[in-house]
This record gives sequence, C-alpha cells and structure tokens, in this order.
Amino acid sequence: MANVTFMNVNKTFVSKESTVQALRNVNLELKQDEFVAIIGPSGCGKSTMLKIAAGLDVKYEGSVLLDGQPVTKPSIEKGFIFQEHRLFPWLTVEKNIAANLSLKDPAVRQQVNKVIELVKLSGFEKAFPKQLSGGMSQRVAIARALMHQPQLLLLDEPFGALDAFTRNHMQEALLDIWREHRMTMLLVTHDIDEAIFLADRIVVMEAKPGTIKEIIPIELQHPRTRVSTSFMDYRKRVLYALGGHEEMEPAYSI
Ligand SMILES: Nc1ncnc2c1ncn2[C@@H]1O[C@H](COP(=O)(O)OP(=O)(O)OP(=O)(O)O)[C@@H](O)[C@H]1O
Repeated sequence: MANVTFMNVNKTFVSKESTVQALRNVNLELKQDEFVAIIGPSGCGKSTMLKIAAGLDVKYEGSVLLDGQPVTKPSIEKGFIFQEHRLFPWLTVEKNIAANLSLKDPAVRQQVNKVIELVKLSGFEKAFPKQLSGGMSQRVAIARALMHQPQLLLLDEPFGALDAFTRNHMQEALLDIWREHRMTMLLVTHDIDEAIFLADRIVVMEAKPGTIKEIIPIELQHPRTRVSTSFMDYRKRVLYALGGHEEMEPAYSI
C-alpha cells in the first residue's frame, strides 16, 4: 500500500539573484493505488512536488507522508522515472535493470526476467541502449523502477520525448502494469489527453506561486476512448481549468 499526503507544503528557492516560491500551501492526498496526474504551466512546481515525494528534496515547509511516515530520503519503495531514460550506455538491458545487484543471484535473475516480461522486452535482455528505440529505452527505465516492486511510482513527463504514436503505446503499457500490479502513481505531464487517458484525478496547477488550482476527478471507465464525447468534455474542462483557450501554450492546444 502507499498513501501519500502533502500537508501545507511550501517550497521557496532562494538565490542571490531571486527568491521563487515554487510551491504554496500544497495539500493533496493520494489514496492507495490511485493514479494522479499533475498538469500545469511551466514553472508551477510540478517537478518540485515529485522530488519532494521522492525524498530527493527535503528542504521545504510542511510535511509529506508516505503511509503516515515522513518522507526523508529516496528509497526503493519509491520508483522514479524521468523524461530521459537515464540508462547506462555501457550496460545491457538486463544489467541496467539489475543495477548494483548480481544477475548470478537466482532471485535477482527471476525478478529481472519478470519485469522485462512486464514491459514486453523479452529477447532484448542482452541489447545495449543504443540498439533500442526511444520507447523501448523508456520501457527499460520503467522495468528498472519496477525491479524493487515500488508502492509508489513517480513519473516526471516520462513520455514527453516520444512521438505521439509511441507515447500512446507507452500509456497503454503503463496502464496495463498499473492495473495488474496496483501501485500508487503520481504523473507529471504536459499532455492533457495523457492525463485524462490515465488518471483517476487530475491536479491542475498554476504558477507564481505554484499552487493547486483545481482537482478534476476523471469518472470514465477503462479502457478509455480518446475520441468519445465524454473524453472530449473532460479535455475542455481541463483546458478551461488551465486558463482558457486564448492563453494556452501550444502544448495545450487541441
Ligand atoms: N534548483 C532551483 N533553484 C532555483 N529555482 C528553482 C530550482 N528548481 C526549480 N526552481 C524554480 O521553481 C519553480 C518550479 O520549478 P519546477 O521545476 O518544479 O516547475 P515545473 O512545473 O516542473 O516546470 P516545467 O513544466 O517547466 O518542468 C520554477 O520557477 C523554477 O524556476
């Protein structure tokens, strides 16, 4: 189980040149096995929230709890997936996934095989990252995060660098994994359709300072169809929450 709570979180970056309030009064509770997407303009504090939840940033006011315990450092029950896959180019797929564990250990070997199968990369165990497409590399990154059976998966624009076709496939793959191996998901995305396709709730943020503007529950059954009327209604609703059509950045246009 993984229940995540942000309570009155405030985060300010202070430098000689400027003071930026990255997060102001952020309150959010992720229920066990819930899929929550965060969307909002550049600089509204999305990545900062993820880093705090991961335990990568502990300099903030307020509290962040994982199953009631303060998050104080990164740990294997919190998987993190970045926009770029961050694989080691000199290691094979299986060694990237095993990381510092030995593949000679039968339990490690078994778990590596399991997560490779989960991300549908069987047959590519011995391949090197340069032999993989962008989507396949990101699948390896997901497998690496799943290796330790995390209760919480934090995803920072994981499919942002992929073409639209591959991105749709990856969203479906992620959904399959989430539905089969329930875990709590916190996804940062700029893609409204991705948020609606995947999430139970969408947290819409605004910048300067970074605050939660609205939380939109997505009450659509899976599998969701991107062209359904109800999907399009949600798209309008999220666009509206983000600030209306006129002011949208190109990434938000439909
Ligand atoms: N290490 C840092 N030092 C100073 N300011 C920072 C630092 N990291 C983030 N910020 C500032 O904090 C604010 C929130 O940053 P954050 O990266 O969380 O935004 P974001 O919503 O993820 O943006 P994007 O969509 O562009 O990735 C921004 O104004 C950013 O410039």
